[in-house]
Amino acid sequence: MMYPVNEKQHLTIDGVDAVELAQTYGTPLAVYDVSLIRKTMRAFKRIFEKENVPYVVSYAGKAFATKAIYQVAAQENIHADVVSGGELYTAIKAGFPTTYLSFNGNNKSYEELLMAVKNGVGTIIVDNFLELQLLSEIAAEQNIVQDILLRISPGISAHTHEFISTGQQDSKFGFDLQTGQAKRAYEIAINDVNFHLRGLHAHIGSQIFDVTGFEKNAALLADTAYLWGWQPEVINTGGGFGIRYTDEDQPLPESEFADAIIHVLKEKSVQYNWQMPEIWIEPGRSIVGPAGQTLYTVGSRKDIPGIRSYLAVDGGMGDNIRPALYQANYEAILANQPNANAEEVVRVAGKYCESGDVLVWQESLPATKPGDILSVLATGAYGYAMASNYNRNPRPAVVFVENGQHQVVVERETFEHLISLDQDYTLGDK
Ligand SMILES: Cc1ncc(COP(=O)(O)O)c(C=O)c1O
Ligand SMILES: N[C@@H](CCCC[NH3+])C(=O)O
Repeated sequence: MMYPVNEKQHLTIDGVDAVELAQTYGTPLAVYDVSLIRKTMRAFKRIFEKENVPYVVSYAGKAFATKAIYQVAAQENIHADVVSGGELYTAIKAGFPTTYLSFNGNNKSYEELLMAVKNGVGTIIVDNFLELQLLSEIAAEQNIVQDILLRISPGISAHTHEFISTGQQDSKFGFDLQTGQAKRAYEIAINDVNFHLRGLHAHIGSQIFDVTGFEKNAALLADTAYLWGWQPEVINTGGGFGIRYTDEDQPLPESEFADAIIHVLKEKSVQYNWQMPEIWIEPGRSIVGPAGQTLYTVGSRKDIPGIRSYLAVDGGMGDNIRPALYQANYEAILANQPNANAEEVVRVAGKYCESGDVLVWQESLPATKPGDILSVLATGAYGYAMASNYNRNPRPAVVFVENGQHQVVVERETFEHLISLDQDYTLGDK
């Protein structure tokens, strides 16, 4: 693959020199190509508009939740899904229209639900019986009728890593369908004057490459509602559309996933003589994943003859835990000469005190030297979002790039930030 470069042969990201970004803002640095984010958001919308069906594209903020990304989503007039008080707070502070928010999660607290209701969150995706009760009480106290969807655990296994598969029956998410819990939840919700039950939701998992699971999911939700004698206004089939991290991944274009869901629900609407329900999808990874990359500075190396070479960089599992957590694979390129010929195979390791602190398990790279800038590609989803301060490393800065311009959207943490909540211990012997 040939990567975009400038006259210095440096990698460019939406027209900006990646090496200059590293020099300006330091490394590790999370960089997002906002033009690509907008393109993907628009592509999702276009599929539904072309098919002339009612729809909602809701960006799953869990993939990367910062004020700036909610602002881009708002500019593109799409919805967003939040899964915690913190994500909700971020979206509110970003000025995101709360009626365009949905709220997922398997253990939302009373305080979180109250915050959502008070701030006018459009749709709450109710996951369990306790939530039905708490939310009903809150809606009554606040004197509103809350729009809700019910999250169903559909019993569909997606072919993906077990830790990111959520649709199987043995899952902590949603009302179980097989054992009648979903039906019971439906009866409670439909008869509760504090709720307007708009539809059903089921998410089968993440990083999925074939359409079958989505088709089954859409059909199951429609069949379930029909069986209950009810015509839902909304069918939400979640997110989970797979992206390319390495050549092992062969993603379908986003249009194929959405088309498959649309096709099934059009058929079901005819079969059941329904008005076409609104089709909701909640893509996270596919919107921000490919648009993000992380820049690192190359440091030490260790060559074990006949075994392996480790190339260490100045970040690691604190800014991208996915290789350690899911054995995830990534590609890395040398930002100062991305199109140079490969000369060696290395494992890219981080600086954390863990053997599993790996960023790229195996990569062919040109010869590198300390100070070179390495870019790990497609880190935009669940990279910065899952960052930690392990080993008391500050989290990276985040930069947005668009049409040759760049802007910091999250400042780099400092050592001062790291101890800002620490208190001196004063109870011990003086
Ligand atoms: C309910 C729900 N919606 C949407 C998503 C987003 O998934 P993805 O980032 O794979 O599109 C997730 C995460 O898997 C989820 O749990
Ligand atoms: N964090 C996961 C996805 C989790 C999806 C949660 N529903 C990942 O990095 O792939």
